[in-house]
Amino acid sequence: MGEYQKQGFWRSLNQAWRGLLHTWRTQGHMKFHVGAGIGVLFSAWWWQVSRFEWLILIAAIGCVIGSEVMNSALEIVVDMVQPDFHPLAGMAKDVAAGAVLVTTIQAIAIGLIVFFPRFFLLASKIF
Ligand SMILES: Nc1ncnc2c1ncn2[C@@H]1O[C@H](COP(=O)(O)OP(=O)(O)OP(=O)(O)O)[C@@H](O)[C@H]1O
Repeated sequence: MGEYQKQGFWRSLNQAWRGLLHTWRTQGHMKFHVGAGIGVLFSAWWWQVSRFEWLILIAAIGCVIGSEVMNSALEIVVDMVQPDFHPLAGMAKDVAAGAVLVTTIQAIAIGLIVFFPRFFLLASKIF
């Protein structure tokens, strides 16, 4: 592996990290998604979920955060090419927001399937 490739890799990683930080700073929803993701991971650790459940939960969290990052990228491009009001610009943002909604609903469904029976069992022991 040459020096050029090494530099290219670290530069690319740095640029991707810069993009993530920008999304974190500018998108209020990103903070919520990351917070919810950390909560889910903590719950998975606490309830000692199976290896398969870990995989599904991590995939769900990745889908939500990844779609939020893509949504943020699309908003930047739309604002760049169409800073003024335009129905298509608005629709493009709405469609991208729809993708985030789909992955969020999917994650909620997965979370319910994994945690609801455990939560129900815990609640029935307490009450
Ligand atoms: N240039 C535009 N022309 C028409 N409508 C727009 C335009 N920009 C934004 N909108 C409308 O306003 C909504 C919010 O856009 P904004 O750029 O504020 O994103 P946001 O509040 O960060 O959205 P999100 O909550 O999805 O992250 C869009 O979904 C769209 O309906």
